[in-house]
Amino acid sequence: MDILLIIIWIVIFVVWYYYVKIKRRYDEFDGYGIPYVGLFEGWKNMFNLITLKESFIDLIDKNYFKHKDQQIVPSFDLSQRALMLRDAELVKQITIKDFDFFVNHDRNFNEEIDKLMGKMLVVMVDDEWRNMRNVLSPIFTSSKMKMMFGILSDCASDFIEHYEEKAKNGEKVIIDCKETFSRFTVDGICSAVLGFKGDCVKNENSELFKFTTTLQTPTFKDNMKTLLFAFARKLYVLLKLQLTKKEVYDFFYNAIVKVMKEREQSGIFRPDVIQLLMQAKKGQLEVQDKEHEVNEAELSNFSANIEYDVKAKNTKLTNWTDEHYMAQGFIFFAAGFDTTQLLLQVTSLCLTRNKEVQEKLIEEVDEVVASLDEGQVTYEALHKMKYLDMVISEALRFWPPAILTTRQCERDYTLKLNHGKNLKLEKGDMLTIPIYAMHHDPKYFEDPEKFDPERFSDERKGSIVDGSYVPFGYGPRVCIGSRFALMEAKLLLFNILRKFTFEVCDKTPEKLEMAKKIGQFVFVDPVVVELKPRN
Ligand code: HEM
Repeated sequence: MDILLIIIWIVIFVVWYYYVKIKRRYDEFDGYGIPYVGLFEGWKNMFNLITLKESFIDLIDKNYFKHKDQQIVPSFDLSQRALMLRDAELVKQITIKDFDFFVNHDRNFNEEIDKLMGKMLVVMVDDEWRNMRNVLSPIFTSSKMKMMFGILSDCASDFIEHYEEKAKNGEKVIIDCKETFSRFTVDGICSAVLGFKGDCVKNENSELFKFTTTLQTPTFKDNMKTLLFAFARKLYVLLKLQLTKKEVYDFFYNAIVKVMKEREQSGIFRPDVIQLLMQAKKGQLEVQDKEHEVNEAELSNFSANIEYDVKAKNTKLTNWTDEHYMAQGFIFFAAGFDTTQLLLQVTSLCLTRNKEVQEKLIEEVDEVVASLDEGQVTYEALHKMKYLDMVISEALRFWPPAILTTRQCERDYTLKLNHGKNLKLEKGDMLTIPIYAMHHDPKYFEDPEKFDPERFSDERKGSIVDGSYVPFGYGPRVCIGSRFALMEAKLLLFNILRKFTFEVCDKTPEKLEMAKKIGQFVFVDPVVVELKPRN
């Protein structure tokens, strides 16, 4: 009984503490004419998320579309003051013009939260991030992408060979796009980043693939940890929790630290990211201005990003530990395979459901095939394919694999709002850029629920408002792997459409809808399509 009473009092105290704390925090917005989400609504949203009544996208969209006339709206967060941008001009201002005030995603995600993930580029802060980004960005320049093109071409050929074989045996080739494309992107990342053949496409019982699915499917315990981290960070740190599982830590230790040591001892060279990390370790991967130049063909691609000068003070790695290398391998792996498989899933369903788009794309593929001297498509030819680029750009608008990104305010900052008021942002305030919601805002994209690659045609792309289309983020902190992802996705689609068409089967869903699951980006109905051999 005594214990029950104590628990009740602790619960009452915690609820009261957060009530007062958050109410005070959000009351301040009243003076700026900004409607706030309301405490009751905030708690209700959190409850709906935990009890799987609403998906993460539902919650963001609700907040985004409720306040149509606002440029910025508060969002509910127990740990800090949080706001959501709903204006392309503000996105540009925060991510580019005043980047120095908003360098980081979230400085609270650090080594205390997780000793491995806390060292990833994506969570690094300030000068440590600048130095690391400066050292890593040459890995993703045009010259290095060309080096990896052959590796990814081989993975795409393996994929086609595997499914052609099935078709030859008279089997109907029905694919579950999530699993099929995850197998391909894991193979791509293993070959290009970690330097070994994953073989997940061909080996249906691959242990490696089973391992990677654990990264895609967090357990209940993982979700509870993530929620605690998201909403009550101090408690998370107090409990000394860690997000990385032991088997994941061990995998990256063996795949990176051990392999680097072996290569150093035996003098093996492979054209992959591990090799580039080894060069970085020795200070041989210094930034050369020319390396930042984007290949001309790539620049004509709509979603391609340029690298910004991040004003790093130090271009050599002096204090990297083994865990720093593991962490970069981990983020390239985790960010690389799941996002690109999602892009491929979305594109496949959109092509299946939009026959005229698929036919037009096949025409372009056939034209390129006819112009090739040898069998394989070249890096240049792939990047010159205009319609393929329009289709991929639209798929990234339609269903961006990263539904949001964040920036944290580092110094007091005054935001001038359209209605003449100045909103004071304080150090620690968290800003959300709701990528998915902006891509579906009719203010920026007419008839947003229509899959329409023509938005990105030469005639129309000029009317896209700068800052409203940000599938890879924006500014100096933009996705470092965007060129790799675009190249990988385009390469596979090219190879598929050369031999197959995407067709509707019994299980093909009408549309995409995000499932109500915490920490997972999965669709309610799996994307299942038929790959029908051409001819
Ligand atoms: C379709 C595929 C992908 C999408 C949509 C995507 C999207 C994003 C977005 C939205 C961000 C945040 C950018 C910002 O806040 O401005 C990001 C960051 C990042 N992405 Fe990607 N990404 C993709 C593929 C990849 C790949 C293939 C890699 C690595 C091989 C990668 C590595 C990273 C890293 C390391 C960061 C952190 C960059 C930094 O903080 O400096 N991503 N990505």
